[in-house]
Amino acid sequence: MTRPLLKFCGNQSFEDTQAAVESQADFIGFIFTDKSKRTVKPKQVADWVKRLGPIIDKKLVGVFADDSLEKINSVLQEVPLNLIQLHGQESPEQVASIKRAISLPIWKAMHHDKMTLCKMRCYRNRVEGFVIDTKVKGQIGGTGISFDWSSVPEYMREAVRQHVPCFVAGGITAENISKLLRFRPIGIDLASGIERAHHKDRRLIRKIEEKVCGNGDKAASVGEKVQYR
Ligand SMILES: O=C(O)c1ccccc1N[C@@H]1O[C@H](COP(=O)(O)O)[C@@H](O)[C@H]1O
Repeated sequence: MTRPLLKFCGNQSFEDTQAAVESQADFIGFIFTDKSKRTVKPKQVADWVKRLGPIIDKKLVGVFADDSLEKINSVLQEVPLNLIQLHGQESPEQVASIKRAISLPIWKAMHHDKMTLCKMRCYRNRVEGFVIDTKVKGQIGGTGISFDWSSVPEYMREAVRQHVPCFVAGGITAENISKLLRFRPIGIDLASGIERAHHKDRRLIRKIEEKVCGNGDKAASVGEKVQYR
């Protein structure tokens, strides 16, 4: 059995990044869009990553939301990102044009609502992954609020049809993650749920890891064809 992929996002300091690097997460995320309370500067992130040395077993994800290609490129000049997560209202055509310009894998984040499944289909062959987050009026992401996870299986099935991973995000905590695991997500993405007083908390990280990786299962490889178990 493989465990879900794990992403720890919204790292805001050297200590946060170190905790994420030393964790069992497969992906470590930084928020570069200005539309967040977790926004970090590319130069800071470049410094933290350099100080931590080669990060061989994790992929670095940069989160943007309706940001210009110039902005994305300026971050890429500083930070050795492996993936870009687009968390705004970027259309399939905009995603395609960003992809042509940066030649990095792109994950499209979208908010859970009646149209999400249909929207996922519109991005087929244009993205290398999906993040499904909670829809909260006036906010883009990192809300700490979860959505109705009964839709998770249909999102995972669509992702499998597209041969890409799909992460569930929004309000996942050590308290509720066991319930989410019953819906068998391919990936789990957390920011708020591993924070205490705006800092990443190693105890909360460990609690999440116990639930997700407890029995030592290996994470599904993103490179291999995603199976919906
Ligand atoms: O974390 C943020 O502040 C943020 C801001 C703007 C866009 C995306 C953001 N984070 C993404 O939100 C989820 C985590 O949500 P939660 O805090 O666990 O509820 C994850 O996809 C982050 O990449």
